[in-house]
Amino acid sequence: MNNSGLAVEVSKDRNGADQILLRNPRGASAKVGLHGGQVLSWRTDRGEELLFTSSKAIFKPPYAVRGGIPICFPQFGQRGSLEQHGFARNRTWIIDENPPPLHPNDACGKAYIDLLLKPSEDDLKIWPHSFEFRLRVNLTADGNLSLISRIRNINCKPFSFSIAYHTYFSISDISEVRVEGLETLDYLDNLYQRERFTEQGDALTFESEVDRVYLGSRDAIAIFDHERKRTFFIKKEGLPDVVPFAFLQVFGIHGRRNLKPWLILGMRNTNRCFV
Ligand SMILES: O=P(O)(O)OC[C@H]1O[C@H](O)[C@H](O)[C@@H](O)[C@@H]1O
Repeated sequence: MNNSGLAVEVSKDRNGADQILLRNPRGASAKVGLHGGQVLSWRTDRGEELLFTSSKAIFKPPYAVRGGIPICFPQFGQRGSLEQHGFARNRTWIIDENPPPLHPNDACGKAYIDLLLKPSEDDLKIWPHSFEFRLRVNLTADGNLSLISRIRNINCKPFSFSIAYHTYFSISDISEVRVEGLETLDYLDNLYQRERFTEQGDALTFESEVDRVYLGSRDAIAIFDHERKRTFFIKKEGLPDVVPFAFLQVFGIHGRRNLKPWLILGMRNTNRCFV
């Protein structure tokens, strides 16, 4: 623990892999696993878990963990030659002891950890681009969570990639949830062969399964959970040369409460990476 009361602890998970616990002075916490470079838990200072993890989740390679915040890279979904959502969520990351500096404000007053993923020989066979993916996970004194991704091309050949934080938010009951910030946007509907539709002007509420990719998403989206009286604000910034998407997937309808109480709302960027 340092002078500001921020703590970073490294321990082993049940499979012997390192996991990192970030804690702030008020008692909020975030847990990050090296399998997938994945945030596995994010708790308020009252100990309430904000992220959903499936009870059937498998926490070791080659499986992706269903829950928390998987990292989709270098591909989102099935738009490319790789497995669904790319390989980063299935790989073992390392702790980056000496990352290139970020803006000083990106560390100030925060408990944070830097992770690093480099391609293996096998990865280079399926995606022949030499990269370094650095992920900083920050927990602020207010209990906010921020993720900063930096992808470095260490070869001379430009490449394109997609990146997404596939965030599983924990919610009470989907019929009590409203999403604002996607109104009037066009979306591709995965339940209708990716046909393109336009969202109406109202905030989104849910009566059936939803699986969509919204185009040209704004920088801020909010999820209101009326039953829990909780609001998630999701913001994105940075990444020039970007085609932003938001994707939304909801299950758990059919009249049964808490059938699968989660909602995925992620932000995706498509980018090109030059040396
Ligand atoms: O099952 P996974 O590979 O983890 O993908 C989980 C989900 O990811 C995105 O949200 C897609 O839009 C969904 O169609 C997919 O079901």
